[in-house]
Amino acid sequence: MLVITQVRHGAAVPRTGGRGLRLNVAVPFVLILVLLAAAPFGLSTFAVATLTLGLCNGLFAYGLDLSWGRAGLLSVGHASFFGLGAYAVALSQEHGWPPAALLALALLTSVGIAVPVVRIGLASGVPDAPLILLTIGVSLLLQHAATSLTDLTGGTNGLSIGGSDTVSMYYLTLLVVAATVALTSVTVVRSRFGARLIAASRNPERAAQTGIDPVRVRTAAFAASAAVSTVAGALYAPAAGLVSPQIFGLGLSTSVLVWLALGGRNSTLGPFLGAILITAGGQMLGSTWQGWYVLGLAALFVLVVQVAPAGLAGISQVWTRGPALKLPPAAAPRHRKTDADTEEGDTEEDDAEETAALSLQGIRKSFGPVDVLRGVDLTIGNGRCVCLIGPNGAGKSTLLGIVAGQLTADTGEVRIFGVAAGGLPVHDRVRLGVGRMFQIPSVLTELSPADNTRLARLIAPRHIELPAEYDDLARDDTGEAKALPLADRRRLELAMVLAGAPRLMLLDEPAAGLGPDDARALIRELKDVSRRTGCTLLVVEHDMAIVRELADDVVVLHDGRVIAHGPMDEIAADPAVREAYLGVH
Ligand SMILES: Nc1ncnc2c1ncn2[C@@H]1O[C@H](COP(=O)(O)OP(=O)(O)OP(=O)(O)O)[C@@H](O)[C@H]1O
Repeated sequence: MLVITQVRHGAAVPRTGGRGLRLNVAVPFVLILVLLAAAPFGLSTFAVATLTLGLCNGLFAYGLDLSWGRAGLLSVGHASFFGLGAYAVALSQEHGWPPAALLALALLTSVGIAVPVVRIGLASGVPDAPLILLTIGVSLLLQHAATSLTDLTGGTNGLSIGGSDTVSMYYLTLLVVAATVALTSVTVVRSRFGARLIAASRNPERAAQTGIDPVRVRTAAFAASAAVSTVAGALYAPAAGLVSPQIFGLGLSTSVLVWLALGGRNSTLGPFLGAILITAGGQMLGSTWQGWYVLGLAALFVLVVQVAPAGLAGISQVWTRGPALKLPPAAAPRHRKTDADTEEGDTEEDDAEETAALSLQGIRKSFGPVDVLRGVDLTIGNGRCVCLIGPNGAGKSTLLGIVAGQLTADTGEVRIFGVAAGGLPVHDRVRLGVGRMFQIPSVLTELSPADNTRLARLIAPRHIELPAEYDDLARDDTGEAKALPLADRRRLELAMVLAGAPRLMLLDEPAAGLGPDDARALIRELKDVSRRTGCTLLVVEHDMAIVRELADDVVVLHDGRVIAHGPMDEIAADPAVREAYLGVH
């Protein structure tokens, strides 16, 4: 049975873990930090200087991981941000300008470049190619500027920087900064934001359908990634002693990708491990064994990518079973409805009862020369269960996409619970109460079923107790959702939608691909949901047996318009429907 619970002050909302860092993260973090801090007291000056470079590179790789690993955004020009930080320090020393002001300017410039670049990439839907090209383009531009502004930057010769007198002192300062940046980022990625980021990067479609704005979340991660890379560059400059236009080059941008892939993405340790190992290897073996060293590195890279795609830090995953990706345990739900809101909430729902769940007027949509929808008018009463039928290509999925916000109508008005929703993005319509199931179930395949349901609950406006039939999925933390059979993946998608407390559910052939028993069970569940919660259902369906079982009303779409709307028996007897849809005169 589905129970909607308004969360009250002090009510027991299932927690998903303690806030902040847990012991299993904090203890190794402190141990590694202590070991690194002790390094200057036991290692030679050369080794400490090497470690210093390794740490700078590690922080750079960590910055890239926020973009490539965490946000799923591949950048092949991250040296732009690193170089801006390095030049800020070099310029401040060369011209006697205040270093803090220059670093702040470099950070602002990095974020100012990163935000439009990632926005353009994300606007294309498939961001990888535009993002790769744009980030390379920015690197080349900055390299050109650093080369040609000779008076300012020293041109191709670059600028020398006097390092700290004591290598150990600089190393320790760097360690504190690197630890602070890493700790802050770790806290952020283990928070609710981290959970949103996982959803936005792994399945933007489902993320939006859960109420997350995937573009905003991924933009924030990319901007943070650029800022961390800039800080890394600023720390690198005094350790390297020279900053030249080469720093913006593709060589460094691709090296950092290799450090990260080798060390392990989506990890705190991985980027540092990869960068320190390769930097130390390069310093110790690079000059004497140059060719062999590069060959060995390439072989190691291929081996790691083949055997342990999660990199050295994730090598244990080769032997352990279970999902490779986990939702941050510290992320806890923050339901918007509380005691204080109850009256307001009740009023909202009372109002909703009087308003149509969905009202469409004059909806038109064309794809190129093809007019798919030619003026759809449709009103669906609150709490009704409506099946949308029509011949193949009639535009049923297109209409569902327009209601959900995935597609924009060329003209016409969409009202959801009385709110003009035509200009709202998907995640804002979810906040109005829209939930959507797709023809091919859309879940986060790399997460466990339990984490999928947790994610939906994290974002939901109130706590929903799922029916007992979903207990198996809500507790299944053992494997990835992609291993589930189709029927269970569909149930999981339904559980996620239900956990979001929908008031209008849009379903596109929910029983497609299911066996008769699974299909019957799903339809029964949908009917139950609609009856118990008063949720309105709009279901695209071809199977007339399902339509008969499910529908209070049937809407027939033909030739881009609604030609009939009413109970199934009336529809079946309608001559226009029989001619258009059933082909019977
Ligand atoms: N993104 C798109 N670009 C171009 N044409 C499209 C696009 N989406 C849909 N169409 C076209 O619009 C028409 C309606 O498609 P739609 O999927 O909405 O129909 P449908 O009624 O759901 O069909 P079916 O029952 O076969 O799923 C089809 O001719 C389809 O080829």
